[in-house]
Amino acid sequence: MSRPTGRDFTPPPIPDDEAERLATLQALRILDTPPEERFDRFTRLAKRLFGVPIVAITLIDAERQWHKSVQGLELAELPRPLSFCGHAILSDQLLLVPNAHEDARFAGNPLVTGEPFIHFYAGQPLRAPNGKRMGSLCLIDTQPHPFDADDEALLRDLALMVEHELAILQIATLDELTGLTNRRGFEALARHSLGMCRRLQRSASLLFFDLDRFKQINDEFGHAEGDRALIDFAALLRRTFRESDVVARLGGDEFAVLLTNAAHLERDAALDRLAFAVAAHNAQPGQLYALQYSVGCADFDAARHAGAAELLAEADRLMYRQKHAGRKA
Ligand SMILES: Nc1nc2c(ncn2[C@@H]2O[C@H](COP(=O)(O)OP(=O)(O)OP(=O)(O)O)[C@@H](O)[C@H]2O)c(=O)[nH]1
Repeated sequence: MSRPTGRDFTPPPIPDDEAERLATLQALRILDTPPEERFDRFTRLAKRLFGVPIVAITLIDAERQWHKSVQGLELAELPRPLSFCGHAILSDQLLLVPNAHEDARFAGNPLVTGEPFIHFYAGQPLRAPNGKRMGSLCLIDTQPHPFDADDEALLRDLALMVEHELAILQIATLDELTGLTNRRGFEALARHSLGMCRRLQRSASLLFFDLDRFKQINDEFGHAEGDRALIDFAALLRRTFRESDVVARLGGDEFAVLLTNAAHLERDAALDRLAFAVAAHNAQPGQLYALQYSVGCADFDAARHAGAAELLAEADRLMYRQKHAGRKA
């Protein structure tokens, strides 16, 4: 290949399966979560094993490359058009760039011509359990770096271990019974959403639901029927709220919905829709019992709520007040 004369570079093309890829990435609930030792240990290890100054576990979001773990670089994210890993996710194979200055895709890239002055890049794509490529485990050097078949195999092995952590993460944030996000996933998402609301001065409300006399369903109809009731209620919540709302089962018969940027009117309309849907569900022929619930609504106030835990506690208190007042929805 001839040496590029200009200082051009090629932004990574968008993969054909981009919509499914992004949906898979969102479902991992990992973007914008704090650093975690389980990922950092791989980047630390890779840095030592390969003797490179920079190692990262990157995830390619719609518009940006975000770093779940990074060693040797202060950047938390960078625009997708500049991303080397955006190129790496186009195939299942390792992307090896021995000399970025001589590669037309990268020669004029500001990360090559300026800080951190990338010369050598090796990125092994990271796949989610469904095979979609989320980002990469990548090595960067600012000078030529020898990289042989053994190195390739080692990087592939490390990437497989990172993929395993991603798979565990997915399982760890899912409520198996209902398919909703579980408490862990909810807390991570709520932290992220509330942080955005605080920055952008958007509103957020948290709805805390608890089924009424749920124990009675278990006692009278058996645990399997109790499970059925939880699955039904989860489906009713999912149908009622917007895609962008976070709907979760916190545990037992407790559920939560986090609405962002919704006016009270919108929130109340959604609660009415839910009441209507639950009533229709209960009115179905052959229903052995009625699903009933209490709900508490708390509005996010950055001055009063340090974070998701405080907001959740307030919504929980309000829910109990409703439950004890006997004002069932
Ligand atoms: N079937 C089933 N039951 C569960 C599950 N998780 C928790 N439970 C049961 O859910 C019940 C929850 O208890 P409570 O919330 O105190 O019961 P409740 O009858 O709804 O009480 P009130 O909220 O005061 O009306 C307990 O009996 C738990 O054993 C589950 O995954 N499946």
